[in-house]
Amino acid sequence: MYKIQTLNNISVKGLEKFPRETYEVASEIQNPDAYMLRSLKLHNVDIPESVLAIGRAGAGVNNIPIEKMSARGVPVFNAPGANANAVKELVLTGMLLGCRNICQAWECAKNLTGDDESISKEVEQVKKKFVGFELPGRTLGVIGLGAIGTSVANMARDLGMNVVGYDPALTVERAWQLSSSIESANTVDELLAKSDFVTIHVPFNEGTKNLINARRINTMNDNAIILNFSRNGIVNDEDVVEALNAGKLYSYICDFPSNLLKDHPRVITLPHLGASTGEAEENCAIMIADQLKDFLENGNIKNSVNFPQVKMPRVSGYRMAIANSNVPNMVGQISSILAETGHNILDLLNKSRGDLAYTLLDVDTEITKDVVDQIKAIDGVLSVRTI
Ligand SMILES: NC(=O)C1=CN([C@@H]2O[C@H](COP(=O)(O)OP(=O)(O)OC[C@H]3O[C@@H](n4cnc5c(N)ncnc54)[C@H](O)[C@@H]3O)[C@@H](O)[C@H]2O)C=CC1
Ligand SMILES: O=C(O)CCC(=O)C(=O)O
Repeated sequence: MYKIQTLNNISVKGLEKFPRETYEVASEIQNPDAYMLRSLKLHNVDIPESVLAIGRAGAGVNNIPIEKMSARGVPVFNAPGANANAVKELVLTGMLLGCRNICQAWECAKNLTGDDESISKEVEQVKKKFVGFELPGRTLGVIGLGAIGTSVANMARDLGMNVVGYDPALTVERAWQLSSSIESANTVDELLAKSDFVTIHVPFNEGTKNLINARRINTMNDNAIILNFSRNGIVNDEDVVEALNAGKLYSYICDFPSNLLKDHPRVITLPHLGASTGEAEENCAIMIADQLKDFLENGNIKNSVNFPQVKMPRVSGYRMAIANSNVPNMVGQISSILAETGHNILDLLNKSRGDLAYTLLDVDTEITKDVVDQIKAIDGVLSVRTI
C-alpha cells in the first residue's frame, strides 16, 4: 500500500487517479511515501525519511527545499503549464482592471447615494475621474517566456498590442510557440524602457529577487502598469508604492497582498488567485498524481525539477531505482555488486542532471535487502529502492 499525504487542498480529479486498493490518500497519515501539495511552505517542516517524492500541484517550487531533497535523492515534481491558461486570463483581467480604473470606479459606484435620478446625475459627473486607456497599440513587456509568459505574449498580440519579451533561457519549444511578431529584448532594462505594461512570469529565486526595483522603475515610461502574478519578492513593494505615490507609475496589480499594498488606491491585490480555477486545479492535480504514481510504481521520472527525465519499460518484475551523485564509476560499482550477488541485468538506464544521476535497472532475480544495503553503502549513493 502506498501512502500519499496531501498538504493542501488538491482536486479530487487528481486524487481519484490513485486506486483505493493500492493507495491510501489523506491529509493526516503516518510515514507517507509522497507529499502532494500546492503553496504550503516546506522549508521549516521536518520531512519524514519515508517521503520518496514530493509533487507540487502547480508551477512554482520556491516553497520546497529542493537542495535538501536532492541530497536525500528525493525527486520534486511540478506540473509545467497545467495552470498557465488560468494565470493568462487573470493577467488579462488585471490589465483591463488597471487601465480602465475598474476597481476605483466600482468603489465609487457602490458609494453613490440618493434616489435613482440623483445617482444617474452623479454618475455623469464622477465618470470623468475614471477615464482610462485601451490596449491596442500599447506595448506589453513580458519578463519570462515560459508556459505563462508565452501564452500572455501571444494573447496580447491577438488583442492588437505590441509585445516585447525577455527570457535569457528561452527554450526551443517556447520559441516555436511564440508569435513571430513578438520583439525580443536583450535585457530587462531594454524591455522596461519600451513598455506601457510590464508583466512578470519568472520563478522566485536569488536571481529574480527584487528584479523590479526603484532603479529599474525610474527607467520605465511614465504611467506604466506593472503586473506581478509570479511571486512576492520579485517586485520590491516599497519601491513600487513610492513610484505610485510620486505619480511615476499608473498602477500595480499583483497576486500577493500585504499591509503596505492592500489599501493603496492605485494597487489591486488579489489573494493568490492565479491558478484558482476548477480547470487549473484539476489539470495540476491529475498531472502530479500521474507522475507520482509512475514514480512510485515504476521509478520513472517525468517533470521533476531536480532529477532527469527517466522512463524505461519494465522487462522483469525485479526493478531497482537508484539516485546518486553524478560522479564516475557509480554504475560500475552498482553492477559489480549485482554481478557478485548473482543478478543478471536485463535492462539499465542511467541519466544525469547537474550534480545528480538516476539509474533504473531490471534484473532477473529478486533483490534482497542485503544487496540493497550494499548498494546504499557505496559512497555517493543517495537513495535505493526496489520496486
Ligand atoms: N499566481 C499564481 O497563482 C501562479 C504563479 N505562478 C508563478 O509563475 C512562475 C512562472 O510560471 P511558468 O510560466 O509556468 O513557469 P515556466 O518554468 O514555464 O517559465 C518560467 C520562465 O522564466 C524564465 N526565467 C527564469 N529566470 C529569468 C530571469 N531572470 N529573467 C527572465 N526570464 C527568466 C525561464 O527561462 C522560463 O522560461 C512560477 O515560477 C510561479 O512562481 C505560476 C502559476 C500560478
Ligand atoms: O496552487 C495554487 O493555487 C498556487 C499556484 C502557483 O502559485 C503556482 O503554480 O506556482
